[in-house]
Amino acid sequence: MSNKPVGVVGAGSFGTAVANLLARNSDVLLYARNADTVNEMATKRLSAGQQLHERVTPTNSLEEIATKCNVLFPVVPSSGFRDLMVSMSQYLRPYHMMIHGTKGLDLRIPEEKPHDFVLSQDHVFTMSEIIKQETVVVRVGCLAGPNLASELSSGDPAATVIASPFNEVIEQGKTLLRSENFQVYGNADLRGVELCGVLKNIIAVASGILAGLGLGENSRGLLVSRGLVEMIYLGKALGGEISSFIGLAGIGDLVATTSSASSRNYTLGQKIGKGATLEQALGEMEEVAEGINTIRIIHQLAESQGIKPLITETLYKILYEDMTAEKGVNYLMRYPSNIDIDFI
Ligand SMILES: NC(=O)C1=CN([C@@H]2O[C@H](COP(=O)(O)OP(=O)(O)OC[C@H]3O[C@@H](n4cnc5c(N)ncnc54)[C@H](OP(=O)(O)O)[C@@H]3O)[C@@H](O)[C@H]2O)C=CC1
Ligand SMILES: O=C(CO)COP(=O)(O)O
Repeated sequence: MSNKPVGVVGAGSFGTAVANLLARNSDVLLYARNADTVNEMATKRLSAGQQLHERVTPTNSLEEIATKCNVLFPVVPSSGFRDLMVSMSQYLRPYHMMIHGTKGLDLRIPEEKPHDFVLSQDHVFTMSEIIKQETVVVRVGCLAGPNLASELSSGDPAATVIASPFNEVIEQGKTLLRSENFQVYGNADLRGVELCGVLKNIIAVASGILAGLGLGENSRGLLVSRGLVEMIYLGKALGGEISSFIGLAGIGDLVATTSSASSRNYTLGQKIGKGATLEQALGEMEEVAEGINTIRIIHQLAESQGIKPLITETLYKILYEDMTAEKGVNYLMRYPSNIDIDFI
């Protein structure tokens, strides 16, 4: 392995946690777009409330991070991912390797639609696809799994999945991230693993709503199992493999995120369950809850494709229409479902 530093692009909660994990093995450059933020990170040695490892150097220059690092970990919310890749593309070369940590989707609707336009999965992109569309980088991958940033920063035992069709990306990711308290598993199903991280956020919002309504563990068990089935249906329809959903990035992350107040998606759901509107709940959040955007995208896709992801559609009605959280639960409980496992 070269002695080059590793780059993390995005210094929010997760970007900072990833930078600190990488710093156990390498020097790390951590990019934030705001120059004042970078100065403060350099002087106070704090980022997103986390102490920075001594081997992490903050930078405000995309050129510097792309020139000095061969391996880059972009970790910004999906809403800013494409713009970031566009800005960075001038500094990227085919020798770069990118492993992103973003759990969101990008919806692209053509500005000029043909009269018979139908929204389909061809208009919904994962972050690895954005990297390939906007840059010359070929060797792409993602990291996903039960990786709540607050727990990673405490150094608690945890693990992640590096997914890529390129074995060298998986091996590089393992070498860079593996440490005494952090396991790294490989998976060749990049799309499936990306979709695991994206879709579990929907179920985490629902789990928070149940908690906000004061409901207990039986209801959460029901939600997690039906939620996994819905993730698998959507994931398969969007091109992922079923097996990824029953692994660490699927069920592992689903369990962590649906049961933790450290999850922003769960926290947002909890506020809704307690009676807040979506606008009020978002107003109280300082960090991104990707599930909200994902619910909107899956709703649009489901409508145009004539599919019915029951939990997602009910959440859409609660968040964007006038259904109350109580009515949403009653609706789901009255729905005539009866087959437990029908996806294998
Ligand atoms: N937090 C977690 O536990 C985990 C998060 N993730 C995923 O990681 C992604 C990022 O989440 P997280 O770090 O928690 O988010 P935060 O809300 O904590 O922070 C987002 C960060 O991204 C920066 N940012 C936004 N847009 C851009 C851009 N265009 N260029 C450069 N920087 C940008 C923001 O900078 P600024 O301050 O300038 O706005 C901010 O520092 C999400 O997709 C999330 O799902 C995955 C696993 C765990
Ligand atoms: O994906 C996560 C943990 O694996 C973080 O979830 P939240 O974005 O809901 O905080």
